[in-house]
Amino acid sequence: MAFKHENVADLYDIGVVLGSGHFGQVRQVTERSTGAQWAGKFIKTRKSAGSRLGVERSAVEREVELLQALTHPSIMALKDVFECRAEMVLIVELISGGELFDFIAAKDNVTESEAIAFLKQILEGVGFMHSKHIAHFDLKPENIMLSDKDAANPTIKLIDFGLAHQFKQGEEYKSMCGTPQYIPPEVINYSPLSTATDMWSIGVITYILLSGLSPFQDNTDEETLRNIIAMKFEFPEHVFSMTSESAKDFIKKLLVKDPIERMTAEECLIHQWIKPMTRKQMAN
Ligand SMILES: COc1cc(-c2ccc3ncc(-c4cccc([C@@H](O)NCCN(C)C)c4)n3n2)ccc1O
Repeated sequence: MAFKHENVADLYDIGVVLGSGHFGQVRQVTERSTGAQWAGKFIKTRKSAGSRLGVERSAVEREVELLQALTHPSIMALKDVFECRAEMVLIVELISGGELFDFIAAKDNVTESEAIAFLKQILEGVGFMHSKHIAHFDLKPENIMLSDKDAANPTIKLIDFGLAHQFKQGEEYKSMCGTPQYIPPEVINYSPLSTATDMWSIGVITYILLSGLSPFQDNTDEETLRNIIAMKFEFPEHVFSMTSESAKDFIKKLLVKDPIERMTAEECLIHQWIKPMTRKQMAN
């Protein structure tokens, strides 16, 4: 998708700021020609190679390239890209149900069937991403949004592919990025990463969905990272007493130190907790 060099404000009414992060600002925008509502991610790019402010233009081009390859119901859709002087704007679908993080926070805890319904969608989206050898590298409840939180079965949308990477055949890729409580040991050890890195994050997200607790989080990032390296996590009885053994087995098969031993998204989707056997299958 070529970057349009028109002024985004000529085609869209720029609305309120929805949120901001390492990536820049996300604003609600209205397409003048149709009245349709979208979200615009406004990214300040670096004015010069030496500058510390703003984002490298090449990083934004990479993100756009990845998003163009990712057309899936569980991944936010990219509609248009603009570049004007030192700003790039990605026009993406508007997601109005807020973050999964807030949905969990608003409830004491999520039931296992609600968690399974969310996880099936997350795993479908992540499995699709991984089938194209793309890893997200920043999966966390804040980057999983809901299309309509009041719907009976909210649809999830994965956002923020600013740290994502597409692996080339045989390539070794290392990075120290991510959010401490969701990153696996291989990121901390600066070992080669893979799509399995995302699967560890899904294990942490599942633990949080079912308990409201974060398995490795401690008082400081340093202590959190130490807990991850030591594989120091447990299922406290006062929170997990009503949680099924198969749910805990699902989490244990993702919070595995060796990335090769971790379940893939495909394996998760046929795990007993996510896809229980039918009575007929049990009978066989
Ligand atoms: C295209 O890249 C991004 C899109 C978006 C995105 C796309 C559609 C969309 N509809 C509504 C919102 C939205 C609404 C409230 C807050 C935010 C965001 O600032 N918080 C979510 C991510 N957070 C952890 C940075 C985003 N978004 N955010 C967020 C981060 C991105 O890097």
